[in-house]
Amino acid sequence: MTRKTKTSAAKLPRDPAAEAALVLSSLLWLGQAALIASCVAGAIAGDLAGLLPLGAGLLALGGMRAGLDFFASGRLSAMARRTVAAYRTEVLNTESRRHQSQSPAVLAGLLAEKLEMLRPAILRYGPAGLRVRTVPLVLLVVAFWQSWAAGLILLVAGPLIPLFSALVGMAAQQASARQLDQMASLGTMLSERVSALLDLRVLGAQTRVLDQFRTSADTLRKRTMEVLRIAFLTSTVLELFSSLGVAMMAVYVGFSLLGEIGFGTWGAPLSIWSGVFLLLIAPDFFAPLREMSAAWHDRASANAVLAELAQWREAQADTILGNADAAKPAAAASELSLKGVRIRRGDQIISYPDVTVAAGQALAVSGASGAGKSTLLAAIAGLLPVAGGQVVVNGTLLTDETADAWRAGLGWMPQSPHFLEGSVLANLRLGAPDADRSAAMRALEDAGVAAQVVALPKGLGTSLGTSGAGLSGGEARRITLARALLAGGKVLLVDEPTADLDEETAQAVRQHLQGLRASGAMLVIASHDPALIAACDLQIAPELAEAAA
Ligand SMILES: Nc1ncnc2c1ncn2[C@@H]1O[C@H](COP(=O)(O)OP(=O)(O)OP(=O)(O)O)[C@@H](O)[C@H]1O
Repeated sequence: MTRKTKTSAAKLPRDPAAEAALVLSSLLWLGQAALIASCVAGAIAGDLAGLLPLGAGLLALGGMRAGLDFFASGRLSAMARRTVAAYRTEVLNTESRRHQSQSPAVLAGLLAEKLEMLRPAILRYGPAGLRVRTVPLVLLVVAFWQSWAAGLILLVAGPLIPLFSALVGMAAQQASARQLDQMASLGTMLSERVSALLDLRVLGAQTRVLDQFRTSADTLRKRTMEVLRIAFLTSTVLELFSSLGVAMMAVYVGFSLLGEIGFGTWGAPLSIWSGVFLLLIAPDFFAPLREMSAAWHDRASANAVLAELAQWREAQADTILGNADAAKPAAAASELSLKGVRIRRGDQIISYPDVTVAAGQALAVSGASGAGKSTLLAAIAGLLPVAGGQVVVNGTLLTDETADAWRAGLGWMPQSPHFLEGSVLANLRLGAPDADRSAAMRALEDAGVAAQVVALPKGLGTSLGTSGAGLSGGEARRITLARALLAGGKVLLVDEPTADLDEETAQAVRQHLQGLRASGAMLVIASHDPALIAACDLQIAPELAEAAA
């Protein structure tokens, strides 16, 4: 996915209660620092009896801070989990309704890897934002109250940190976006090349493909290093500024207590209590600023992911009718009508003649390669929307409301076979979970592929890859015909059932389809086979492809 157009991305969710709890927890450190300073000052003055209540107070404040941190991190983790889960559900639900999904590698990267990048940003960026706007300010006022010189040290060292962060932040966001793009394209390249491995070997293209991989992996390495460089540079500079600030404070307090520095207070010399107190709060003045800068990188990555999600949402894709949910099959169709159907395919619109098929009839959809036969079958199954006209089943329009039930009663043999990882039997049972082995064998016989399945190493139990490994192209297609027959629907949509078959097997398949028709099934058959077309009751051909507006 590339970022060619600017799209409006969603914002990261915030939790004001958790953020307020974390700010309160940070501010409680002021109380703890005051108590520690009192302990030190008391111990130096020899007042050991006062240490006990101070220690108890210290523990109580520590307990409160731990409670607040626990409360906030629990809420933020739950919110991060909910957000990632909601985006995952949205992507999966939408993709399951798209006629053609995004590349599996891009989707896998988005779902498994990239959405997870939202989590650290939700956990850290929101809380760091509120903390950086409040805690340093309060600590600065308190430091000024104790000593204007101490306040001045913080005032000078502090703003350099956000200033520097803002400068690198812009570069960080662009670098993260470039890294994500490259991750996606390397993932797509890997999955495409692996699936075409044998073709690449035969074409002698291995070296070129390896070179492409090398270049692409090298680009990813460079882009990742770019992100890391910015992250390391930021944290080095931030550590430098905050260490300098704390060191300057230590020098000022040390020399003041030794009596070498006599300025910087509001009259009386700096007391031991004030000195210890200032030393304790100085690191916490810088802590939120450093946290903010670290979180800035999380936000940069998260923003890049949100921009990719926004682009994914805007991607144009044909939507399947219905909810792609499991539904009860509708009553057996007695009539299917096409009225003025026009279907958009890319930048052309294909038109079809009006026709009505009844139960017990077969409709042949013929025409040249690319004319639009498979397209019509997909539209009849509600897998593609029509750009004009109507598909009507038993007098009812095929719509989002009626499509799931209609599809549940269909037998479907697609042009390109797809299987799930699993045995031949498991794949046959997809549309008929209760079918036994003998019913499965009968369906294989009817599809003219029983002998070939029996000859496989484990027969029906042989494992099929997603593309039907172990079977020829024609055998794999006939297994999908057997799957459609086993599903037992009274309407069958079959795409080129006799393609790639020798005449004898083709004749057997034609006869079985005739038998189904005779038993009352409705058949819609896309085919180039003149004998099969002639044997159908009705014939249509896609009429006209015109350029879409
Ligand atoms: N996903 C798609 N996006 C855009 N155009 C497509 C898409 N799929 C197919 N087409 C185009 O739609 C037209 C009809 O394709 P279809 O697969 O329906 O033809 P067909 O008649 O079944 O061809 P064949 O006999 O070769 O199987 C073709 O021009 C094809 O290039």
